[in-house]
Amino acid sequence: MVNVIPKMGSSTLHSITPLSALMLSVLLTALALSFVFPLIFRRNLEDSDGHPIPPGPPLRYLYLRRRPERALRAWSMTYGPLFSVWMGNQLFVIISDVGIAKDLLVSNGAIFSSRKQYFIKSQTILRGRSITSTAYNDTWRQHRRIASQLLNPKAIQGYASVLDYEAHILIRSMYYETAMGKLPIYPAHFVARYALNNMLTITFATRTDSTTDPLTERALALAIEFNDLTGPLTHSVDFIELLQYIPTTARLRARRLHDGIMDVYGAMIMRVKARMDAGEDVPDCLVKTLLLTQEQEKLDWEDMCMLAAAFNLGGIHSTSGVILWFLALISSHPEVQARAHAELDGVLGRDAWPSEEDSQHLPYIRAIIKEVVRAHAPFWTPPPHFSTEDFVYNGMYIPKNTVLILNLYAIHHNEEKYPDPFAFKPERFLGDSLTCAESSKLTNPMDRDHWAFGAGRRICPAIHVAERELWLAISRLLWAFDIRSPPDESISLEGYNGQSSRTPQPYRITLTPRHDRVQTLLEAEEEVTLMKL
Ligand code: HEM
Repeated sequence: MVNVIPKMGSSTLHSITPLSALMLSVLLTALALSFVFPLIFRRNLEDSDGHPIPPGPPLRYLYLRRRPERALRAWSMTYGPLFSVWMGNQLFVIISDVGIAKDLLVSNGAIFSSRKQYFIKSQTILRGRSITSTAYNDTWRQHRRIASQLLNPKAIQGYASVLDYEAHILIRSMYYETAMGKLPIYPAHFVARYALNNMLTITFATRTDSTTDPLTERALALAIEFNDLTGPLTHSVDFIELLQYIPTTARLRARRLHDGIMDVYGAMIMRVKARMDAGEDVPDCLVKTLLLTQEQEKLDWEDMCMLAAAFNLGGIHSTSGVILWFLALISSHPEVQARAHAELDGVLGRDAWPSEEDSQHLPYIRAIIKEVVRAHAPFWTPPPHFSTEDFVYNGMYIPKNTVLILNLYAIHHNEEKYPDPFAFKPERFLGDSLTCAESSKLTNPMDRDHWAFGAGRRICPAIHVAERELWLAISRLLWAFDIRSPPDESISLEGYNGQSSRTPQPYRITLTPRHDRVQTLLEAEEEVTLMKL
């Protein structure tokens, strides 16, 4: 017994141990894979009737940060005009066809008009406010109604002279900065200040007369940081809830940005209040409306700061971005510029530059603006919509709480709608006499000019103001200058800055006055400070 038992034990040990070790490792691997697989591979959901979610890439992604629009366009070619992609635990459905965009975002707007409460953008920076990040609820309706009072076409007439004046100052400041056309300049700061001043006027009934004013710098810096932090596909922390407990740099930057917004815009609201308390007849502006209706509308301090911030965060780099893309494009298309100059000279001559009313008589300039916005929309991945009910579309299941992205880069480069889509061809819009706002209401989605302002109930509420800003700046730049890139300096149209709204990377241009009337006209107006900021 004494001899046998150890022998049996040792033979068992020698024959069974490797087997059990193998089985154990197989089991452990299977267990690990059962945890890891769902993290790596897509989940193919079905509804109770067996409708599958739209097809899409087999892997899950943590983020898409570098040129996400290219991946979305490439996937749309592989998986079709309605495909799905998993970002961490979040299902995204990507719309790359205008008919589908209309069916879902417009015709079924009651289901597809909410916003995902992104951890970085909605929860940390904007705290569910600022219109753009508010879920589809009564607060959104109320805040959007208040904002629309300042952004509708009738309201815009009230400050039309200010928009006109700011366009004058834009051209004038660039003219002097170039030493009357002799030196190249970086246009970005001037253009951003133009957009900022328009927003300061509408929001706070004020403007800034300096390009280096500390407040201008701070407001612009906040807007840049906002663009950098709020891409809809940028942060893994937005798609994997567990990461929200880790103190990441993105979370820290988002908290700082929230505090910065509250500080800067809070201080600016208090200045308007001080003016009103001192008996000044402050012109109509968003903050005046907020202060006068605060009790009746039950707005708390954070609502007020975030509403004031909405116009500046949403309205500076979107508009200035388009003007910068215009300058970049036009400087490398002399034939387009020559045709624009010929139209301006033929219709207006050289004694007066374009005003808002002239837009109907200058179809080629209008076409240039539409083409810039098509070819270089500031948002390639616009603020996504979010579904609030299960829905089946063409046999495909879109569950409640799905994020929907309008794949603007693919839509704006659709061969059928825009032949030769990567070429800059303003003439494709000749014959389109509608404004973007009018065009967005057309019944046939294929007839719409472009989709840069979004779609449905969340469509950009500032579409009228933005169009007017673009018209005044671009038509006057063309009237006044011959626009070129400096010799031996090419302007890149490839890269860009910003994860949500995109602006071109810094470049220089030369602005040579086209005739003597430029100086006479520009000297007619002195820059004023309506209020010391
Ligand atoms: C060329 C200029 C502009 C472009 C291309 C643009 C584009 C957009 C887009 C694509 C959206 C999302 C629409 C959607 O969800 O379907 C949007 C929303 C918004 N935009 Fe603009 N925008 C521009 C200028 C402005 C300006 C000047 C302001 C400031 C007054 C502004 C304020 C907003 C706000 C507050 C929203 C959120 C609307 C909501 O969620 O209900 N935008 N914009």
